[in-house]
Amino acid sequence: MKDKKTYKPCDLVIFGALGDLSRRKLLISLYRLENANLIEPDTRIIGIDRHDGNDEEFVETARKSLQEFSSEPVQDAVWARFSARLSYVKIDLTRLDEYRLLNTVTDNKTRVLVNYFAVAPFLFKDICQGLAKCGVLTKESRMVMEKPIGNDLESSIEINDVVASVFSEDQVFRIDHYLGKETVLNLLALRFANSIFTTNWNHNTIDHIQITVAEEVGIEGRWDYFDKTGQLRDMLQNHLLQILTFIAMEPPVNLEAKSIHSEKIKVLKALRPITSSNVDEKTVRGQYTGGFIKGQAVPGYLEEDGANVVSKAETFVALRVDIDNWRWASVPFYLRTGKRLMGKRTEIVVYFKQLPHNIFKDSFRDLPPNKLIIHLQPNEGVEIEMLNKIPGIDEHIKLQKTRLDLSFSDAFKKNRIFGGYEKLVLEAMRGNPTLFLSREEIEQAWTWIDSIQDAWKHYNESPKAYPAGTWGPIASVALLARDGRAWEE
Ligand SMILES: NC(=O)C1=CN([C@@H]2O[C@H](COP(=O)(O)OP(=O)(O)OC[C@H]3O[C@@H](n4cnc5c(N)ncnc54)[C@H](OP(=O)(O)O)[C@@H]3O)[C@@H](O)[C@H]2O)C=CC1
Ligand SMILES: O=C1O[C@H](COP(=O)(O)O)[C@@H](O)[C@H](O)[C@H]1O
Repeated sequence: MKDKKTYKPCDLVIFGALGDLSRRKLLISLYRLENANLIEPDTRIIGIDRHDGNDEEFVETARKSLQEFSSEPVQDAVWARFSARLSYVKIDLTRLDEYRLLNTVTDNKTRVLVNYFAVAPFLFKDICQGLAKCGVLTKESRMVMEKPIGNDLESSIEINDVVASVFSEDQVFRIDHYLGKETVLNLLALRFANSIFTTNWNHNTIDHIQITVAEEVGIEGRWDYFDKTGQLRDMLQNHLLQILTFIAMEPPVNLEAKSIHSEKIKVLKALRPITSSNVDEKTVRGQYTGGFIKGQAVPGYLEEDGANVVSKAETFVALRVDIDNWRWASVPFYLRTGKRLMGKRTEIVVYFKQLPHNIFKDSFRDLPPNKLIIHLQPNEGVEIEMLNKIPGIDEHIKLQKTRLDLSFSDAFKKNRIFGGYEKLVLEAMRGNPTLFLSREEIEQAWTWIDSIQDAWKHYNESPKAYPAGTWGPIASVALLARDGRAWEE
């Protein structure tokens, strides 16, 4: 890792600075980084949007965003430092002549220009052309872009080509906010710094792996976006596949971006295709109906604001994924994610193999397998489920399942757990590409996802209904039951 003192200050330009992403996530994360003294003193934050406004009004927008979206109170001293960095310029991003205004507010001699594209992808071409035309870019400049990068392989290539016409690959920082989450990063430490796991991380000892990303929220007023997208493309193409690559990849040579990217790519290339010949046995699609979450009645997907009654978009997906390589031969990965499920829970459960012979029949007819449970959110931590002797002087040894529990909030009391956006915005400003996605990864992931999407289209079936507040459709239970397994509940 670089020494903090070597980082250059930035001009962080947020395109779409008055939009939802900027107000809900970026400005909040930047304030928190300020609070933690992690922003270079000379770094500036420049908001660009099409609405009338000035510096004072943008400062006011940032203040209101903090009041609305941040749980922490604003501290006067931190706010004074933070607000002094903010400025605003009105630019219609479709008008190339207006980009010259950037020359008046940025300085590419003393600062690195970091361009955060917090707008819909149809504007990327204009922004790239506008930036190139007005002459503010240098070889050091960077661009940061959000998922979704396209809706399939073809549209993703189109977006990447547009960006590549102005920025070289090492200038492009593609965000998947799950890669900024502390516990996702901890997968690297868990796997590659602990010999008990390193030596047991393969088909010899592992029976199967489950990845659950359960959400309580519905589609949050984003019907137009979500209905065209569905849960497979909104969550699985990116966040779940990223988690999967971190679990399944071979040890990288070091922690540099290129080493990690190349190992992740190998996993994505080894994913066994799901096609119309096996889609039925390997996938489950669901859509929530009305139900209750924590005792509160919530509407079904087709009753949400803006809903289209004939929609077949899936709000739940479960898959059996096989990885065709030496390490993971015959070890299925079961992935599931859905909206309006019983609770917010992101976790990985690694089921180890059962022992070949049981000498403790008084306690268990079949010895339960050990499990490694990695809680990504909430309540970050790691647990190991194992069997121990119940203390006592009985004639027979009696066993009981017990859990070794490493909760991050207990183990690292003094260390604040930063959110995904904070970590990634900081790394983008520092110019460290390790936690960002390469173009090849995104395109490989789309290739695999497109095949599933095509197979679903081929059968054109409606998703299975599940009531809000449950764990998804019954068919998801059957997906594992067919293999003699069950979801961790
Ligand atoms: N919101 C979120 O939490 C997340 C968003 N994303 C992605 O981030 C991107 C931005 O999303 P989001 O913030 O929700 O979108 P918004 O529409 O809320 O924000 C975009 C902003 O850009 C402005 N804008 C639109 N056209 C122009 C133009 N021609 N010139 C200047 N400004 C313009 C919009 O103004 P106006 O309001 O007038 O249209 C708006 O203020 C999208 O690609 C989205 O998929 C990814 C992950 C999470
Ligand atoms: O990218 C997205 O992620 C959120 C879930 O993120 P989390 O950090 O709260 O787990 C999801 O709700 C949204 O639909 C999706 O676009």
